[in-house]
Amino acid sequence: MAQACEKTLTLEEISVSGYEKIIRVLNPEVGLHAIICIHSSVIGPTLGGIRIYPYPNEEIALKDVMRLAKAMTYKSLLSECSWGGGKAVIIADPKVDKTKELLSAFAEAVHQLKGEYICAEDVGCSPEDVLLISKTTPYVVGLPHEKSSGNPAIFTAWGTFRGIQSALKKIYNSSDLEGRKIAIQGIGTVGFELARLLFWAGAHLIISDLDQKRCLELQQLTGAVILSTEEILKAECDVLAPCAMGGILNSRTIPLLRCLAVAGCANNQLLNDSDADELASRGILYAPDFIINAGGLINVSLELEAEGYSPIRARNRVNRIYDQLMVIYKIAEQNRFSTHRAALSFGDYRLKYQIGKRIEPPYFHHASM
Ligand SMILES: NC(=O)c1ccc[n+]([C@@H]2O[C@H](COP(=O)([O-])OP(=O)(O)OC[C@H]3O[C@@H](n4cnc5c(N)ncnc54)[C@H](O)[C@@H]3O)[C@@H](O)[C@H]2O)c1
Repeated sequence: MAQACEKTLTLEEISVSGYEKIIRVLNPEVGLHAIICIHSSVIGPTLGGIRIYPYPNEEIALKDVMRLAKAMTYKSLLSECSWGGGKAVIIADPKVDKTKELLSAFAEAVHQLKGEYICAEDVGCSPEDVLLISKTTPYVVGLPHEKSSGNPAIFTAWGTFRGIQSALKKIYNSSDLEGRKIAIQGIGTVGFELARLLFWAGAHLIISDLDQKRCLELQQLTGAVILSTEEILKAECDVLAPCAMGGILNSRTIPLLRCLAVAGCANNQLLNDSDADELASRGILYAPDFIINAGGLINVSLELEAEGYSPIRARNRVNRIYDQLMVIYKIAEQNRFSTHRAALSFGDYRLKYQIGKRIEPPYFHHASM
């Protein structure tokens, strides 16, 4: 089977200005149609998750992977992880089409890139899926075994929790969550974990998900109020935490918001950069997504360092998200522009002067097992 996959696997380059390399990956024999996008490897080899999603067509998938890969460049620059920005999307329904053969064929494509792109889990792709991918290629992180860092989602949730605390500190001059109302859109892997952290810190939770069973389960654990996927955006709350899909902050939804801050883990929350200006003009504090959700990246990064993975170092590094956001809020305030713009300029500066460029090659400790 592996040989048949290799024979029919094709990698074709798609040229798009502003992106280093975009590759269409096809293997019709196993139903694989994927795109690997390398936005920038100026600072280091690229690292980013694999999203498995039933995109209606390639054009939409391409647009998504390009935005996600670019966000990874900035996420790494701002979190000082010394990676480039890359991402992959597989056009497939993870519930129906995600076969062992499909993942193995994708893994072969990753392997052919010889470490230019290091992959991890993302929406639709579990740590068990990346474990399977690691049977074909070492260029994988976030595996569920002792020489790896495991599921990054817990660290993403912790970083988002710290980000919510930073937003409260900016608004109320206190990061205390006791009695604060937090609305979470999407209680998947990260959102669910985040909700539990917020619950124990004393927050009142308002939640929403397409999956009602998950909502009921979390309600039982935390007493959260459940709202519909549309109503959650209009919830009167201190912080709205988008933890589902991207593009949720746009010209239609922003006028509906009744929160003081937006601080959640979803990637690419703004449909357009200008949506950040609209949030700022309405006095809504925005925690830039590529800073607040860097916990998972920081966690997986550590397993590629010479000394190997350490959850304690990972936690301590993720804790810094709080201070990084406080700095961004201050820059934005001083310059009278949006927090998103402040974060982008910070990243552009680091990229221009190649600050934090990787010197050491990554160590794939799990591959030596
Ligand atoms: N997993 C990580 O470590 C990580 C790291 C950085 C960023 N992110 C981003 O955070 C977001 C969530 O990631 P995840 O790993 O928890 O994904 P997930 O697939 O486990 O969870 C997403 C949840 O959102 C729900 N959802 C989808 N559309 C919705 C809608 N319109 N309204 C309400 N709920 C909706 C889904 O039913 C699902 O439960 C994604 O945007 C992801 O890219 C995740």
